[in-house]
Amino acid sequence: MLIFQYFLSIEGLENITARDRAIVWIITTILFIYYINIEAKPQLVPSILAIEKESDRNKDKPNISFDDVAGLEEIKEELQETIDFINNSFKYKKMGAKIPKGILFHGPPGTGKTLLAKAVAGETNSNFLYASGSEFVEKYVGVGAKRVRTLFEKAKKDSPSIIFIDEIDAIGTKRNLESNNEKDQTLNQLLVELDGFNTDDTVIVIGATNRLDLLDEALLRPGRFDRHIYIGNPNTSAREKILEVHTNNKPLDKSIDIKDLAKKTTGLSGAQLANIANEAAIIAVRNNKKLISVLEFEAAIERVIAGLKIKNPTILLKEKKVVAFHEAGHALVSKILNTDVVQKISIVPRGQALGYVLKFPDEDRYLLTKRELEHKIICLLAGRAAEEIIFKEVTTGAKDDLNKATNIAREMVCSYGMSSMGTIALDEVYLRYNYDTIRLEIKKITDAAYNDAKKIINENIEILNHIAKVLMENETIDKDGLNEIFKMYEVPYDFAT
Ligand SMILES: Nc1ncnc2c1ncn2[C@@H]1O[C@H](COP(=O)(O)OP(=O)(O)OP(=O)(O)O)[C@@H](O)[C@H]1O
Ligand SMILES: [Zn+2]
Repeated sequence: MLIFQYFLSIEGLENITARDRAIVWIITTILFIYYINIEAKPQLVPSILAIEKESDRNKDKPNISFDDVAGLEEIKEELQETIDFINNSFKYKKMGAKIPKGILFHGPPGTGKTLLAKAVAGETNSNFLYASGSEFVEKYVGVGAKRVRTLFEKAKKDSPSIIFIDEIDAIGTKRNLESNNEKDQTLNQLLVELDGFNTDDTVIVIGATNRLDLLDEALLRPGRFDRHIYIGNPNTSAREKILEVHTNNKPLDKSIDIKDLAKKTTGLSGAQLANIANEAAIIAVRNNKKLISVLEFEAAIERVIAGLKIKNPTILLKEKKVVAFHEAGHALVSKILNTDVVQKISIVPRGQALGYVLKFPDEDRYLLTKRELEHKIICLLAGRAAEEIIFKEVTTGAKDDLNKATNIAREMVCSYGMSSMGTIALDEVYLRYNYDTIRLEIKKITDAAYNDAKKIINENIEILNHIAKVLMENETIDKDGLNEIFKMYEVPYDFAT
């Protein structure tokens, strides 16, 4: 805008000398560079704080209560104390008790950490200030620190406030792991702010991370983020409650049994369940249905887990055959080892997968035995094993399986003390300098599993052929269809024990 007006005024100048013209151009250039610089300057406050009007203030108060958070009963109970601190802070101050400042929510993604923090703000009528750790990571030294300061100033001004810092690991990782001046300054500023609260300010900081193990110990010390609350994936009854919350505004057909849906979604997070309920509604609209039935829910579960169906995939017949045998290998071995319940096998490409076996554990499990972990690895490698047995060559299709299998084996060696390295958890330093030894241990486990997978497939090669043939014809087989196939053969179940 500024530049535009300036050019207009030049046009009005007549009879100017060459020297005048040069001066005008120099000034224009200087102003232009100045303008560009203003635009490029890093913002000093997180985006959320940059635009703030007095009338916007109430918008920061979330209209979410504990009723919107389903299934986390013990955690809600634990947070009652914090809520009381905020709602009746005078009581605690009179007793000389310090209000705790920092709470850390940790656990896998999509389990309701943000939702819960908002609900704490809702229950206490506090201002909710959201910031993501990655917003503080800047290449300009000092910018992140300044943002932290601004965030806390605003929180104190508008107290009572809840500051929620998502992905706090983006600024709070251990300082010795990698040296980064800007990040260290930002973290230091956060520590300063946490230490520097005035007791008159009712400000609670809630941090969230998927990786508690990466956080700098200074951040976890008493007086800082000293309360750690683990929020894990919901168990069956929690999933039932979450599904209830997310379906109570939707017209459901009588065919739907929420309990049953909860059983079919073992291992999924709250966010995935919310997503499934929404997808089911969308699919129902597309199918011109008045009510959402169990069919839409099943399609939604598949879509959320396996990704979008690819329309008109161009797969060669030979590839289709490889995928059919690969998936048949997974399904056959899973069924024989009785690991998880196979819900469906499909060779209809979805997301990045050419085919998949949809399985859910039969029940919520917290502990797994060494044998069960080995069985999981055998099932994961069974796709590749089937390819090798049938086609005498292997494809790139097992990449994801190999990754998962190796991860489980690595955990067995490094974290669970389930290898010949002994009953020991191996720390980062050991891993860094002795990875070759560890790799050999991992390989022992995966090699043995691969051999077992091949053995099971060779012993049941007729069933493998049968499953692959049906897949080639129909593209999918569901749980009952698979049971039908198995009934036709004498299956040596003793392998599982
Ligand atoms: N316990 C729950 N009750 C009801 N809804 C839930 C629950 N857990 C998750 N959800 C749904 O999932 C959505 C995403 O959850 P949220 O963003 O709180 O997860 P998160 O743990 O913060 O995830 P991330 O670690 O990925 O940031 C919520 O908005 C909500 O719709
Ligand atoms: Zn596979």
